[in-house]
Amino acid sequence: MLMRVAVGSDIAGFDYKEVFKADLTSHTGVAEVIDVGVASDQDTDYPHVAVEAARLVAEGRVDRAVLVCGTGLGVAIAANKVPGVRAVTAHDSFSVERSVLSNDAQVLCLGQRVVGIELGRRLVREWLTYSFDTSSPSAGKVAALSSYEPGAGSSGSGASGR
Ligand SMILES: O=C[C@H](O)[C@H](O)COP(=O)(O)O
Repeated sequence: MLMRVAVGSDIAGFDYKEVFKADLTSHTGVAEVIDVGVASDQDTDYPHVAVEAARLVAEGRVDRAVLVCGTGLGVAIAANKVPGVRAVTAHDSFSVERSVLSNDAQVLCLGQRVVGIELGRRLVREWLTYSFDTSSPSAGKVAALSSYEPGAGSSGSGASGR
């Protein structure tokens, strides 16, 4: 399935965001890339950009988002404020893989001040190859996670594993 991907950053992540956007735009598995900013002359703080991208994910406008700030931490914290969104910061291959296969995370966050650009590009490339298996043993755990969302009508599944 072709993916629709949002990209966003603050000014500290702008350079990487532009590189990831170019890579995603030319990727055969990606149908559409939506850039929520910032522009090169725009100094919007990371929470606003991250929430805008996360809302696109929550609304089903895109399948996934890549967010960049200095560390990849602030954008993840902000994106996770949006109900239904699971955002992670991951700077290694295994964590990127598990963020999708274990956590069904739709948002990958990277820090421009943390990793080199070639590692970042590789991680984004790898991330695109994974899809969550709803029949895997991880599915119940992700469902339990979702049961703690505000308005999910539960204070947790309280089921197995506790
Ligand atoms: O998590 C926050 C980001 O790294 C951001 O780009 C920089 O934030 P700061 O200027 O507050 O350190």
